[in-house]
Amino acid sequence: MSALEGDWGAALDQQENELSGKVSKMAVKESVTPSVGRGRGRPKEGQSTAAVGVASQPVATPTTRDAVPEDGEEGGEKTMVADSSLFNHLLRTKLVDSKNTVEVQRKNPNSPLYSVKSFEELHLHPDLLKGVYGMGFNRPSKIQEQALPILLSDPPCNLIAQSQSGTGKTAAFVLAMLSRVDPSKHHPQVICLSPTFDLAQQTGNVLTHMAQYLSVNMVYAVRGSRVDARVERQEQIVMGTAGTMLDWVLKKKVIDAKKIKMFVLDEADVMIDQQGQQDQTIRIQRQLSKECQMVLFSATYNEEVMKFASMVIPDPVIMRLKRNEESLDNIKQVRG
Ligand SMILES: Nc1ncnc2c1ncn2[C@@H]1O[C@H](COP(=O)(O)OP(=O)(O)OP(=O)(O)O)[C@@H](O)[C@H]1O
Repeated sequence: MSALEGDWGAALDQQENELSGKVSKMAVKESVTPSVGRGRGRPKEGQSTAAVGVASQPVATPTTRDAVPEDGEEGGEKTMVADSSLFNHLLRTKLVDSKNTVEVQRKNPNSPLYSVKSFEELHLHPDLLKGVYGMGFNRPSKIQEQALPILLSDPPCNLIAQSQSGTGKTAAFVLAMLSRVDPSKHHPQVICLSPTFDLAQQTGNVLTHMAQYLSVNMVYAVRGSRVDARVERQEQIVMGTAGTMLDWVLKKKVIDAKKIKMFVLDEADVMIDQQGQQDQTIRIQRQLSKECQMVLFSATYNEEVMKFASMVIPDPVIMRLKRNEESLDNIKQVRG
């Protein structure tokens, strides 16, 4: 495993080659049914999308139209970007083993930038810890080591985190989302945005798994989900795509944005490629209270991602899992 100890890129290539052999027959377009990868797969037609062990109440059940991309997602290359991201999820069923370090930019000198070597150190709710161990996670990954103390900090701290696909970002923010919610309050407290329904569902599957011992409910806000306007949702976590989420917040008014404690943007690099989603995300973000914790995750880094991130995440700690010297130069540029 020498490649895994040195160059992260080589480690990924090696792992991808090994995994792609196993799934070589899986076409990208058909891979929207997550029979491999995170979580436990896509619900069958008509089955509630409520997380088993997570939602005990009826939830908005998306119709078959949910397979249709969110506003502006349709067509050509843009959809390919989301598909390719989904394919990456499905391909990398295991954590990428990397010994690379995490570079943290301290924007907030008061933030508790320490790291944790075990999940116990995070003082999680015992049932959440049970869920984490139940997934076979014995100790935090590199990005989780550094990101979790920030994600769970009190007072909350905003975060922009970038690390390659398969390094444990999703598990990190799902764990944080589940820690932030108060199960005794029956209204949305966390919003999590993904670029497409399929990607939202991948994250939903992780949440379902991790929350199996908790009484936390989740609902998907994706195209086709039916809700009664002006009847506030009871689920603590709303997971979905920007267009529908904006509709639920501004038009249908089923989410009170001022009660949202945590706002998560996943796959920001894919999101910015989906027409309209940047604007929709910014419009949702503007409705949130100043106390709301805002976090953004991206598998890749470039100027466009940073520009978007700086628009939606005020005063963040910026964290990047170093891949090679080139990425360090980029960090210097951002700092400059
Ligand atoms: N601490 C951990 N210990 C063991 N496995 C883990 C841990 N954290 C995550 N994993 C597993 O590693 C794989 C990748 O994790 P995850 O999906 O969170 O990565 P990611 O960085 O979000 O990837 P992507 O950018 O593709 O979403 C998953 O199969 C997940 O179950």
